[in-house]
This record gives sequence, structure tokens and C-alpha cells, in this order.
Amino acid sequence: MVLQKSFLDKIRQVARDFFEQPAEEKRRHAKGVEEFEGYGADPVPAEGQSLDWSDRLFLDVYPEDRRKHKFWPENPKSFRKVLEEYTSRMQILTELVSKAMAKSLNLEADCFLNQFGERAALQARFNYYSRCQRPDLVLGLKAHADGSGYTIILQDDVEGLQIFKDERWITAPSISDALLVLMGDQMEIMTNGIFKSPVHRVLTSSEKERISVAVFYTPEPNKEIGPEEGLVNEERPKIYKKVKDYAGVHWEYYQQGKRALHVAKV
Ligand SMILES: O=C(O)CCC(=O)C(=O)O
Ligand SMILES: [Fe+2]
Repeated sequence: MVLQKSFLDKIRQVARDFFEQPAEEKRRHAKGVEEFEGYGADPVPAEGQSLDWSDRLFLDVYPEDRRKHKFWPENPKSFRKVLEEYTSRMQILTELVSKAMAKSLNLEADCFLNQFGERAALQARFNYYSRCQRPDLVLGLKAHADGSGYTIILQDDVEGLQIFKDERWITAPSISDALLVLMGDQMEIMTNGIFKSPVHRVLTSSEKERISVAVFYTPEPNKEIGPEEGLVNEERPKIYKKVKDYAGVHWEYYQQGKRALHVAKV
């Protein structure tokens, strides 16, 4: 078994222990205002956008030579080891999931893995949504779609994640021994629009805090990705073009509270 419940509990526990430390301890791993990696909130968003009600830690976890250890918590003591272990499990899982998705579309099993490339990135975002007095006024995480290939989300037993479908918000079940695989924009491009990258958001709660760990699996930088040829035909012409370094473009739009997928449209 790739992931046992006891191990999922461990990663949640080190996340909780990290966030529940005094601010000074967490700030030792603080990111710069414009930086992506490290502890702390996103840069102040564009005018008219609100800040998220959350505490977060963002780390590059794979390839290993991309790890910047100054951002990796030293406390709790087991944080690094547990995250390293979680990363190895995520590698196994992304391979399995990528192959299963290819097969489900009658494609050659390795086709998505080849597009992602050997140095495809795994990045972990630890989210801690503390209790909020006015959940009616603020979101834990504003509405967005992920710029990844796809994202593997570990939740605890508190609901909060919502997915926008058929013009309404649907609350994702919070099954604490399950992982949720959410398509990002780049899988929508690679599947020529068959798999959809959904807009999602996180609500706040006045009763319970919530923890999640999102692992973004993103194609190797500088590698072009595009719709699989096997998914393009006369009835289903190409709706996306080839793109490179989409995640960067996505980030620019994200900060303005906008989607980026249109830049890849034919
Ligand atoms: O907290 C969650 O369940 C989702 C987090 C998420 O969507 C993200 O980090 O991009
Ligand atoms: Fe997301």
C-alpha cells in the first residue's frame, strides 16, 4: 500500500505542530514578499482582491536539487523526514494516477508521464485555516483553478473545500483517509479539454480550524506540453495549443483573481 492512514495522520500532525508554534519560530522560514517559496501569505493581491484567511507554507519538494532547506521547518523535529517520505509516496502516486488517466482515455500508458517529463515538479502547500469570526465575510482561499498538471489534496475531517460545477458551489466531502485528485489547467490542456480543471475555493469556519496539504504536480520547466494527438480528431478539433512554462503565466493571472487558461486556447 502506497499510503496508509497512519502515515497520512503523521503528515497532518507535523503540519499542525508547525502552524501551532509561535509566530517567531515560523518566521524563521519566512518567504520574501515577492517570493513563492517559504512561510507566509501570497504577495498583497491586486487591487480589489481580498487576502485569504489562512496561514501557509509553500515548498519545492521534487526534484531534490530544487529543495531550499532554509525554508524547511526544523520544528517539529520530524517535519523534514516526514515530508521527504511523503514526497516519495507522491512520486509513486503521480506515476500510478498519470498512467490510470491515460488508460481511461485509451491512450498509451506513459503519454502523460512523457509530457510531464522526468524532472516534473512536486510542490507542497501546507494550508492552515484558523477559526474565523465572520466566515460570511472571508474565504480561506479565494476562488481559483490550479496552474499545475494536477493537484493531490490531503484534507483533515473538516469540510471547507468547494468546487464550482453547474453554476453552483459543491462542498467536497472531507474524508480524512482519502486523497483528492484535482485536475489543474495543464491536464485540461493535455486532454484537449476532456478533463476539466475546476474552479475551487475554501470556506472558513467559526467552529473548527482546518488543515490541508496540496501537492502540485507540474510539468518540467521549459518543456512544451499540449493536447495528446490521440484525443484530437475531426469531431474534436484541437482547442488548446502547445504551451511552455504555463505555471508562471498562471501565477500572474492568479494574483489578479483571474483564470489563465484562455492564453492556451487555439
Ligand atoms: O485547502 C484545500 O482543500 C485546497 C487547497 C487548494 O486549493 C490549493 O492550495 O490550491
Ligand atoms: Fe487549488
